[in-house]
Amino acid sequence: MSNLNIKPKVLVSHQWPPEILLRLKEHCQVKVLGSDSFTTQEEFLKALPGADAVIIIPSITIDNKVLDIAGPQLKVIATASAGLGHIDLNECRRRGIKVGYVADTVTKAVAEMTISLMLAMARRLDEAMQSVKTGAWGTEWGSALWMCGKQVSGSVIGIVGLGRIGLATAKRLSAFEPSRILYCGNSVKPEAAKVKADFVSFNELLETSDFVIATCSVHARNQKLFNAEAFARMKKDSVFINVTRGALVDQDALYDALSTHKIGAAGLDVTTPEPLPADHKLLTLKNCLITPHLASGTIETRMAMCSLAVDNILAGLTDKPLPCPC
Ligand SMILES: O=C(O)C(=O)CO
Repeated sequence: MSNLNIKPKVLVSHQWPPEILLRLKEHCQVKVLGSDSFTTQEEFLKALPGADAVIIIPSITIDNKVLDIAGPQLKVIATASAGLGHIDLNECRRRGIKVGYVADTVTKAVAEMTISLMLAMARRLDEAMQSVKTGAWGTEWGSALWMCGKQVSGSVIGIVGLGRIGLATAKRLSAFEPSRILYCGNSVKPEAAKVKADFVSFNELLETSDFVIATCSVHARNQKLFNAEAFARMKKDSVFINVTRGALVDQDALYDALSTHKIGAAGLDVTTPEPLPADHKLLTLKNCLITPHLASGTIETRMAMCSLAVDNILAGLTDKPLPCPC
């Protein structure tokens, strides 16, 4: 990177693998946040003025105000995510700031997490482990149906948004021999034929599916798509999985649906806010499992995401095309 005479300043919002940071440090002055705890938006904003490039994750919001705080020298933003709802892309474009993301790097890991949550809730893994820990295994196991769950084989699986992650999930779930895979979204997808998935309306998907899996991207028009009306349409023993963004769900309505058994269970990798307060009411429910936005959290995938984010920064700072532009 010989055309970088003065090392540009790069702000990294969270701790990054040291070996990947080393590559960045060869060419840039790097400030890394988050050594003590999860970086808040306020901490990020404090460190932001004067940065030429930033690397962020979805908990950091980039909007008009944030860009003003950064200053006019800001040239590149790299988000280590496939989702882009936290960045005002139009405003970045207007200001000539390049934005890179990590698109397909997350697909396989997120599909695996989706299926992990689905199976965990279908087979009540957390409740089952609690029964061992509390000794209920010894005192309650009297019925052949004790602690029984739902079978994926023979079930109807509904996928809301058959994009890269939805398709990868459907492909893997086909091996479980569901009776049908349904999907809904803006349009029929030719690639659905590969997984024999049928296009239906959102309402038909809710009413027919045993497993309702949200993998769609979240934008202004589908915030709280999963509200009281949606949960009321779902089957009483259905399992709801969300691996996209918490904003897709009305969490009060979800709490009501789960606590009054309007639906069977939920597995969420995303919530509003993130991190979710440890005393949140959803965490009191036996039929709700929440993981801390970990869907892309395999070593292989996180290394690939971090590496591609750094590639995007280095290319953007030297006026080369970003390897993965938005
Ligand atoms: O890549 C993203 O946007 C994710 O949220 C992965 O979990």
